[in-house]
Amino acid sequence: MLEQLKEEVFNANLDLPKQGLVKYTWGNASAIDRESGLFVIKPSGIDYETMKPSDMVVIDLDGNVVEGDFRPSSDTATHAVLYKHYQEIGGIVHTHSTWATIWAQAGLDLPAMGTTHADTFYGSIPCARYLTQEEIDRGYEAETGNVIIETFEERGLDILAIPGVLLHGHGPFTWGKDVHSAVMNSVVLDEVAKMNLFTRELNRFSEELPQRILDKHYLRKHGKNAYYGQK
Ligand SMILES: O=C(CO)[C@@H](O)[C@H](O)COP(=O)(O)O
Repeated sequence: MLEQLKEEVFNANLDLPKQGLVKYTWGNASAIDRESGLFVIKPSGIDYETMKPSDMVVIDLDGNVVEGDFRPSSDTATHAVLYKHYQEIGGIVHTHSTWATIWAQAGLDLPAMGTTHADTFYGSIPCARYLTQEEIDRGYEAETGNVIIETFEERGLDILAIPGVLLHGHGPFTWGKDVHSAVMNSVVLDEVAKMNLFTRELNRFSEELPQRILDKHYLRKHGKNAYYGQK
């Protein structure tokens, strides 16, 4: 099981540069095996060109390395906190993708301005606040996970309806039922971040997508009377 998960996580990490979401060794993808409670993540700082499936690192939910020759991603503790808190999440991706990171650096939520957004995210993608010094002193990566949870709980957001977040001054995290879905959500997030930026430039008075259109597109794909895939 874990060998297959290593293969899946390896391929998901290779997708990040392929999709233009990362440069150098930036970013990381992981996936969890809920039966064993172990997750697999990319090794830290290893070139995507030379990385192999056997280089993936196996971690338990307390963030301990169970198997692997390399140090796990520097963001491992963030992945662990999210997996521990949300049983529904099967895969997580973090990048510094250009267009999403522009919104993250500005500290702005990414509003739903079109159906491209609505097909994947059921509303604005929230931008989580900066960490406090105390939180940084306690452990930057784990507390980053806690601030993501705080953001969704304070706003009453469903993490499956909005499978992504921006971190102020940092970049995006996305997730999904598996790591492939998490990668797809990262691609869509970066694409709509680019579209929104230019939409706003084109018309500073553009309104957000009407709820009725958001409902139609999102619920058609994800909700009741799902349109796609009907026999
Ligand atoms: O967010 C960051 C650094 O700010 C990370 O995403 C690095 O860009 C990649 O770190 P590793 O996964 O290679 O440790």
